Order: sequence, then structure tokens, then C-alpha cells
Amino acid sequence: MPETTTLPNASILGYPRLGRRRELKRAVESYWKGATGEAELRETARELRAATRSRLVELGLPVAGGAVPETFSFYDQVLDATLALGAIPRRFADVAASAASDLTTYFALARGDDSHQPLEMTKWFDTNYHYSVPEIDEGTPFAVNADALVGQLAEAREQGIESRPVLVGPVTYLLLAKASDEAGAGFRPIDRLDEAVAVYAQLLAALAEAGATWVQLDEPALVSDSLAVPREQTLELVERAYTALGSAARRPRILLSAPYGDAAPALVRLGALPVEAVQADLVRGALPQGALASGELARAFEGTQLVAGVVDGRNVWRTDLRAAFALLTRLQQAGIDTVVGTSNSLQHVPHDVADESQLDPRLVSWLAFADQKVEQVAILARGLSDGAAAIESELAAVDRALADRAAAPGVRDARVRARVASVSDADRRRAPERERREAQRPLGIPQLATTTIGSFPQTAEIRKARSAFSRGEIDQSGYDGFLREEIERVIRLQEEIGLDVLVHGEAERNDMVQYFAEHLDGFAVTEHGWVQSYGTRATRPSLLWGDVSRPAPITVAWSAYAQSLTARPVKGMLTGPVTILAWSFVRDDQPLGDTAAQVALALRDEIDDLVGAGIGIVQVDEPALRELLPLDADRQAAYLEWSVGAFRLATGGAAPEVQIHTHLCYSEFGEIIEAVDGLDADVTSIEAARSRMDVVEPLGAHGYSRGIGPGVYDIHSPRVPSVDEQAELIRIAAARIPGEQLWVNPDCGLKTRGYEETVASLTNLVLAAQVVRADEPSGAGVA
Ligand code: MET
Ligand SMILES: [Zn+2]
Repeated sequence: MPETTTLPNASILGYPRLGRRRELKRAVESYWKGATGEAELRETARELRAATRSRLVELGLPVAGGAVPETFSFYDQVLDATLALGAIPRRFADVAASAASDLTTYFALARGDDSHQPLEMTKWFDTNYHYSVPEIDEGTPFAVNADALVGQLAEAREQGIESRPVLVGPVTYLLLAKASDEAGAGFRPIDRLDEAVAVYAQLLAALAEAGATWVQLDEPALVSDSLAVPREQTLELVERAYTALGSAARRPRILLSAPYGDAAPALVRLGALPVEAVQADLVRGALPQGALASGELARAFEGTQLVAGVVDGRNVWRTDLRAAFALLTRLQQAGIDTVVGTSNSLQHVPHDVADESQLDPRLVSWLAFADQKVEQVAILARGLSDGAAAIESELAAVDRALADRAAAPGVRDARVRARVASVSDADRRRAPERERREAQRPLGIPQLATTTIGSFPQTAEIRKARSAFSRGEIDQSGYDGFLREEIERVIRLQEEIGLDVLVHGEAERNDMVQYFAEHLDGFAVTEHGWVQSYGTRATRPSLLWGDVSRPAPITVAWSAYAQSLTARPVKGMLTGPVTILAWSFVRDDQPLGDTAAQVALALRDEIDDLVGAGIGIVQVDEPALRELLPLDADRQAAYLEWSVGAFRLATGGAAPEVQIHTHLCYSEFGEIIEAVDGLDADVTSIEAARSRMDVVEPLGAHGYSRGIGPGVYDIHSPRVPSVDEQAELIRIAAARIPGEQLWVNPDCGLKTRGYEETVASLTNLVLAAQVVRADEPSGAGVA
């Protein structure tokens, strides 16, 4: 074990990485465009890292002892680990061999190039952050590359800060990897754990050599039941890996973290590992009460520090410091060397609430973004060192803010509460499926009906008009006129292409959640509250702070106008309750299910009004249904009950003749078919083109009886899929799913696409449907 000091009693696992004003986004994108060179980009990155370290110290993290984490990334922390391990997929070997620098290879992996598809991206645990999926096979090279981490350490030292390098740990890295296409049958990336651990040991040696006193290795795999191996086995793998790493001759002290969930069942065993600190998420998770009371936990943590993740890194609310302090005090009294920490990296929250000049100051007083959370950690740490009295005034200030929040108008709205209380099971039940199918015949939907997912390209013109409107340069009627012209254009275009069920195109929406947040009571939107979703992309989640209700119809005028222009059916288009919650920062003072029911009732009224305005088909998008599924298997049933219940409450008022669609876009659809079936939607569109229709297999096996539209057009790139290619995918689906159930549509909305490729691709899509209808002449025509 290295002879260095223990961790100071305040730390965080990580911090936002794009910069307070998304400086890194601009620098990286300008480098991609070729407008700036690598040296300039590296200089901006260096300045950003320096600013972050100084800021963390200013907010109260100690300069010495490894309290300040190095969590910079040019694109993604999993991709950083791929480079640190030298695990360049073999299909990129030519890129790596000829690359001018590591950075060229790095971005080629992230984004692909003319001759290489990029690494796949998928969601990081139960967050809306996406990581670049490592591709490993028996022959993927592993070769240590500590340059980036060592360089950052040296920069920090120059600044007078003893920082702590951070890396995704070996078990999590391999469990999040996928077997490459070249892998042999039955190969699993985790099979190469011992080799990877050997490279991690070399990395640790290089860091020790460079003077690192601490290193943080993140192992969130420890809290997940959604990985390829059962959780108990993950713990064994972690024990194997860290027993080896712990015994390495030359290494910094190790902080092993288990963020994003409940590590309680594993905590005693983690404490006994030969590492010097273990972090546990005490917001999503708990302490093992029995082991704490019996002294077993304290014995396991003898000589090991416990980083208590009491400040929530997943939301934007001020922590109840008094409750957090009570928990910390119990740990301290149990004799455990306790460090105050966050539940997970602060990368999932915006920078600084002080930047929000437009928000109601009263709301602001209840909030804590990343900077405020670091201050909270520092306050609690001071309490641990100096005693409760030293922080009593800070605790009292939080008490007052929380009391104010609990009593503030709008946080509890008696009318909304009464309505939720009066909801009965019948409100969640539509007429039986078969009866609905009959009632919906007049809609005249043909077999292999063609449609889109909702949005059409968001052109520069649309964005310009929106910002001119928000700046007051055009007035309401000017803006509405612009949107009506846009809708008319999109309707005519769809008629020309020959789609069966049309959409209005969503030109009025800046974002599928924020648009609704802006039109519902109980929400606020931020100015600078950006959160990285992947690479240089960030979203600005809305703040759901109060009881939710709908002061007036939201989408009805647009949908009704679109329907007035055409004889073909136009789908109304709404974002579902679960997705609205998932992509907002949600109040933490009541169960999510209660909040979801409020949003559902607002949407229920919207559907009612859409139908009243002559709309016969309404799509309620739930792309985040899978994302919110708890990592912990024990919590999944309860989640599915309230989430599916909220969708059904939103849609349950629709008469049998109204066709309800939903849209889900993610690949692990097979896992939650039961729940999707439970949504009781008439038609569901899903992402399927990239996986070449993998989902139809489980759908066929399940005996799924509802309408289903597996995507035949991958909208993630400008590539135009040919008629043959799309027809081929339709045929794969048609082999397992009867024609009257099968819909033909793209994977997702078209908002990020350009018009040229959209028109070409949709034209091919319609032709492909015609070609397949002609395969079996008896199946063609109106069902
Ligand atoms: C991420 S799912 C998007 C659904 C939405 N209706 C759209 O087309 O864009
Ligand atoms: Zn989608």
C-alpha cells in the first residue's frame, strides 16, 4: 500500500464536462469541422480542466489528498477507458496505424468515418447519458496507454492541486462491452477479465510513478441486475479483480465506487477488499442496517474509508442536510472513517443555479446544481470534523428552504390532488382489443400501412423562426402563420410520397419534452441547465417542481389544422408521462408514480380535445420507458406497474374507434414485451432497422397480437436505404407477424435529418411496402 494520506473527508465522484457555457462542445465541433487544429483543441481542454479544478477547490474541496477528481473527457468516459486499455477494435486497426494522433483514433471510434461504422452508443445505466460500447473479441489488443491520465495529473500538480485520476473499472468496462462481430461463438468480453486487470495494474503503476496518491475506479456494474451476469457473480468478479489490483506492487490508493444504485448487499464484502476506500450511493441505495448495528460493517471497513454518497447527483434539489448529517454521524459513531460524497458523478446535473436569472428566486432557493452540491458536501464534511454546532446555521437554512418548498403555492394543488385521488381502475381500461379493432375499421388502414414517427426535419429556417419569435422579432400571428405553412408543406409532401397515415411534423417543438413542460403548470425551464447526453450533445431538462395540470390545449390547433388539409388520417402526437418524467428533473418529495399520474391526467385531457377536434389516431411516445426501468430487479415490478398505469391513465379515456399508437426507441425491446403489451396501445412502433429486425423473433414467440411497426429505416445517419433493403426487412418481419398487424415506418423521428435524404428514404419506404404487398396479392388492399 502506498504511503500517502487518507482521503480528506469531502469529495465528489465527478463533475460536468462540457464547461459552464459548453465551451468543450464548441471547441470539439470546430475541430471536427477542421476550423481549428488539434493543438488549439487540446489547449481549450487544458484550460477547461484547470478551471474545473480551481472551481472545485473554491467550492470547498481540499487541494491535497486526492479530493479533486479528474473527470474530463473529450467525448465519453467509456471510450476513454478503451483508449487507456488500448482496446482498439480490430476493424479500426487501420485507422489506429495511420492516425496522426490518439485523438484521431479516439474520434474515429466515436463517430466513424467513410469506411468505418462508429462504435454503437447505448444508455449508461439508468441515465439518459449514452456511452460508446466497446467491441471486444479474443483478438482485441490490450496495451496500456496512461498518457492522458498522467498528463492531467501533471497539469493539476502545476496548479498546486493533488488530484485523483478516474477510470471506469475493469469489471464494469467488460460487462458493458459487446462481443465484436469477429468473436467466436459463445465468447463474452468478461472472459478476458484477468488480461484486462493486468493492464489496469500497469496503468496504476504508471499513475503511481507519476505521483498519483489516489485513483478512482468506477464499478457501477455492482448495482445492476440488467447486465449479462447475475449481480452475485459481478461481485465475485469485482473481488477477483480488486484482490489482484490491491496486491499490485506499485499503485496509488484505490477508491472503488458503486454509484447509481443500492450496494448495501455487497458493502461488507467490498469493505473487506484490499482497496483503501469504497463509495456507496446512499440516495438510491441504503446502508446494510443489520451489519451496521452488529459492528460487522465497521469491522469490514477497518483501514478502509467509506465514501458516503449522501448528496444526490441525479437531481437538482437542495439536499436535506440535517437528514444527511444524521446518517453520516451514525457511520462516524460506528467507528467508520467516513468521507462525505455524492451518490454518483455530478455529470448528470447542470453547473450552477446562480446562472439562472430567469427562474423565480423562490424556486431557485430550493435548488442545487453541481456547484451547490459540492458546497453541500463541503458543509457536511465540516460538520463531521468540527461537530454539528459548526454547521447548525447552514442546516437551519436548508430546513427553512425545505419548509418553504413544502408549503409554497403550486407545489400542492388541491384540485389536481382531488382528481388523482378519484382515479379508478376503470379509468385505465379501454374496450377490449377486438372490439376496438372492429370500431377502428372506418379509419381505412391498409395492410402494411406506412407512416412516420412524428417529426420532420427541423430545418435552419424553423430554428430561425423559433428564435426570432422568442426574441420578439416576429409576433404570435407571424409565427403561427409560419408554422401553418410548414405544416401544409409537410402534409403535401407526405401525400405525394404516398404515406398512409400522416403527421403534422412537430415543427412547433423545440424538444419533445420541453415543449410540453412549457405548456403545463408545475414545470419551469432553465436557461443554462445543460446536461451532456452523449459526446458534444447536451439537453436542457425541464424542472418539474409542482403539481402538474394543463391550463389550455397544447397541440390541438396544430393537429386539427393538419387534418383539415387532407382526406388521409393525421396522427395526433404527444409525449407520454413516463418520458416527460424521465427527461425532466422531477420533484423528489413524492413517489414518481404520483407525479406520473398527474402528467397522465393532463395528457388524457389533451387526447380528449384532439379527438373532439376530429383526430382519429393519437400517438403517445414513450421512448424512455425502458430507460427508467430500475437496475435493481426487486424494484422493477413496482416501476412497471406505475409507469404502465400512467400510460393507460393517459390513454384510457379514448373511445374504441380512436386508434392509440405508441413509439419506443431502444434495442432491448425484447426484455419488456410484457410491459409493452400491458400499455394496451393499438399500434407500437419500435427501433429495429439497425438490429435487422432482431425484435420480431421475440415478438413472434410471444404471440404479440397488436399492431406493430418495427423500423425499416435507420434515421441515425443521412444514408438513404434502398427499396430492396427496406423490402428485405419488411419481409423478415412479415415472416413472423401477420400483415394486418404489421406497420411500415422508420426507426424514429426525422427531426435530425435533412429533407433530401428524408424524401428519398420515405419514397423508398413506400415503394418497399408496395413491393411486399405484391408478394402476396391476396394480402393487399384494405383489411
Ligand atoms: C425519441 S422518440 C421521438 C418521437 C417523436 N414523435 C419524433 O418523431 O420525433
Ligand atoms: Zn424515437
